[in-house]
Amino acid sequence: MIETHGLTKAFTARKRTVEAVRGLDLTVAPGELVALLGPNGAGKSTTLRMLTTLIAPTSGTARVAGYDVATQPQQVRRAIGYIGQGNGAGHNQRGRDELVSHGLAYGMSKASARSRADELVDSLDLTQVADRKVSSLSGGQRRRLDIAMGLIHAPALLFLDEPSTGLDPQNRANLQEHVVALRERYGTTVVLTTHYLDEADSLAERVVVIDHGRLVADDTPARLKADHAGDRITLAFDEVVDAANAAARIVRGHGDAEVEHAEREVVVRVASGARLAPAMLVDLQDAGLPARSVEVARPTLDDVFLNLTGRSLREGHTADQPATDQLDPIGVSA
Ligand SMILES: Nc1ncnc2c1ncn2[C@@H]1O[C@H](COP(=O)(O)OP(=O)(O)OP(=O)(O)O)[C@@H](O)[C@H]1O
Repeated sequence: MIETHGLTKAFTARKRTVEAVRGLDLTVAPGELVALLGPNGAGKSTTLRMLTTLIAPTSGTARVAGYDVATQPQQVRRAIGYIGQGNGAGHNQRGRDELVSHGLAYGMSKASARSRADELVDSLDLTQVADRKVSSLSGGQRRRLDIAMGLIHAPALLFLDEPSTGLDPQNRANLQEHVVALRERYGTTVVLTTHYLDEADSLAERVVVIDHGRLVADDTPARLKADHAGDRITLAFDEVVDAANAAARIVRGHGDAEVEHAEREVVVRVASGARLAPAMLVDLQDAGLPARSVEVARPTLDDVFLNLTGRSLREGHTADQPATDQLDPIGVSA
């Protein structure tokens, strides 16, 4: 459904060149639900804008729905739906009318645009509000209407650029449910961008991690976590010196662990953390370094990103401004 080779986009603004996307090789099969995950400025939107023919690549190639974005942009546009970051629907129109007009713009007959609009209004739970002016809809309802607009011409491929940004957690969860349901109902291939870790984790079958315009990982969330991040054991001590000694002891005893400490806390990243933690606590106790508390956490996609790039993907950090880790690495072994 999508195949890119060496896809690159450089912007030049005020004599400064920004390489927004650098040599992206990406393949998406029909029916997949793929999330492009990365910090602000990583190049996700620029990638989407090239794939949807809104901007031309600087170099490289991309075929989308069987067509080349550079030489067959009209065909690509007809085959895809694209929901950008802003709201697409006009404010003074009624939602349902807006959908029908959109369908007509795609060359649909009035009858088929109407029946498709009715079907989408129903699928996206917009029945109560579809005949109100768009300006009166809530953020979540407008976002769902945007998605209906993107689907009006029954595209085989739907691009969603940060669909849930700005929505509260409840509306975000609701939108995610709708995306999954639409995908099941229509078999639409969905490519979305997000910087919400939980969204990528729970929604996407495949996560493509992008950083500084490059693809840094591409796999299922489960495999990414298994391959690139271990469990996290967090140990707290009463004294700073105990934390430092405990960290040094753990480094000596567990060659495969990644150990960091700060103040009275030690964080150990290791495979099978839950199994290892009890023995680790006993060993520290025996060495006169009793931990005050212990917490074992399964890895998150943030741990994956941290492992791959050395930076955190937590919200608020951008690709241009690397997050500073508050913990001092004291020993890292392969
Ligand atoms: N039209 C433009 N002119 C100049 N630079 C641009 C332009 N569009 C994007 N950029 C730069 O390209 C880089 C990638 O931007 P892009 O919007 O693709 O990132 P993103 O991963 O989608 O981020 P966000 O999550 O904030 O949307 C950024 O450094 C951005 O400032």
